[in-house]
Amino acid sequence: MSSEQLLKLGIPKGSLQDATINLFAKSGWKIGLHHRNYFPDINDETMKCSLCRAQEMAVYVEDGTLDVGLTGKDWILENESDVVVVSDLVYSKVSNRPARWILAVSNESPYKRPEDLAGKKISTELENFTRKYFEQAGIPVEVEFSWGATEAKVVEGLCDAIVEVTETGTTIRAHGLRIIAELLQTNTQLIANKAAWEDPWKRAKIEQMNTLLQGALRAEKLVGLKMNVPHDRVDTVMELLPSLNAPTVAHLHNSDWTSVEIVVEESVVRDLIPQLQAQGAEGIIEYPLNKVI
Ligand SMILES: Nc1ncnc2c1ncn2[C@@H]1O[C@H](COP(=O)(O)OP(=O)(O)OP(=O)(O)O)[C@@H](O)[C@H]1O
Ligand SMILES: O=P(O)(O)OC[C@H]1O[C@H](OP(=O)(O)OP(=O)(O)O)[C@H](O)[C@@H]1O
Ligand SMILES: [Mg+2]
Repeated sequence: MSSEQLLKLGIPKGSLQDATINLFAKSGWKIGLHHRNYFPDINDETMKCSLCRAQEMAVYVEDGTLDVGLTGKDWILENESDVVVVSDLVYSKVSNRPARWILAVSNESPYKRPEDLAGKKISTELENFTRKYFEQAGIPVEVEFSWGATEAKVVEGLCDAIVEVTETGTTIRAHGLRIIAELLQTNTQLIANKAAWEDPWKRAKIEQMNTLLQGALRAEKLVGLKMNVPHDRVDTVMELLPSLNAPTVAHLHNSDWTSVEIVVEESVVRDLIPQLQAQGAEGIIEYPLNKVI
């Protein structure tokens, strides 16, 4: 194997680490972490894996230290990194929804709109992006860098507002804060170094990885359903099934029954199964999917 045939992959250490490693496992790449070691094993001899802070990932991908990596859109924008965004992979720390960077103030404060913060102090980890946001809005504010636990700073009176990331809203609520604006929606993105993207072998490898990651992510929301339906009820059952994926219909040998198979959103199954039963469907099985491509 020549040295070119090695893809250097960056896995985000921190909030996105577990979700990312789980997604890679479903995609076919087992990443094994070792205590206090930032170079995890990966079951692909053409790949070298490094743990890297989400905040710095785009910098290392841009300069070629890494060929490809995963990080939030927020940190790519913050660093103004010149990288290829291969795809959006919409997952966060605990959910498969985007996270939001919001402007929040104390519930008791009088501030209602970003303009009300003119001349005030704003604390954030996303310093550059926040500064640009207020500059473009023509609102003069003081932006102060925060190393974390930013929500506490409004409560302690160390600043007038914060720009923070929120996913479930738990931390905002726990500190009695009020959101007055949304600055950015962010999700994980797969990014590549520009030269790596022009290298045919690396590009093919990155595209393969992207297809499988996307397939694994899509499969998380979907399940397979299989059931037997009497011939004369098939049309009625079809009307119940979401039209997203055309069902597979197979006639059972020497029988008045038909086998119907479909992929549906897991969230609809709870309501769908009783309706299918009411229409005479039997032997209904639901199964998880690893990938949907
Ligand atoms: N619930 C969440 N909390 C924090 N970050 C999240 C969450 N969900 C997704 N992210 C994303 O994870 C990435 C890394 O988050 P962040 O910058 O807070 O670093 P971290 O890994 O949480 O480390 P730290 O402990 O320094 O905060 C960001 O792109 C952020 O948008
Ligand atoms: O809306 P929620 O689901 O509550 O998530 C938002 C919180 O999660 C992150 O904290 P993190 O765990 O990264 O710790 P940090 O304060 O050190 O950044 C973020 O900085 C918020 O504090
Ligand atoms: Mg954090």
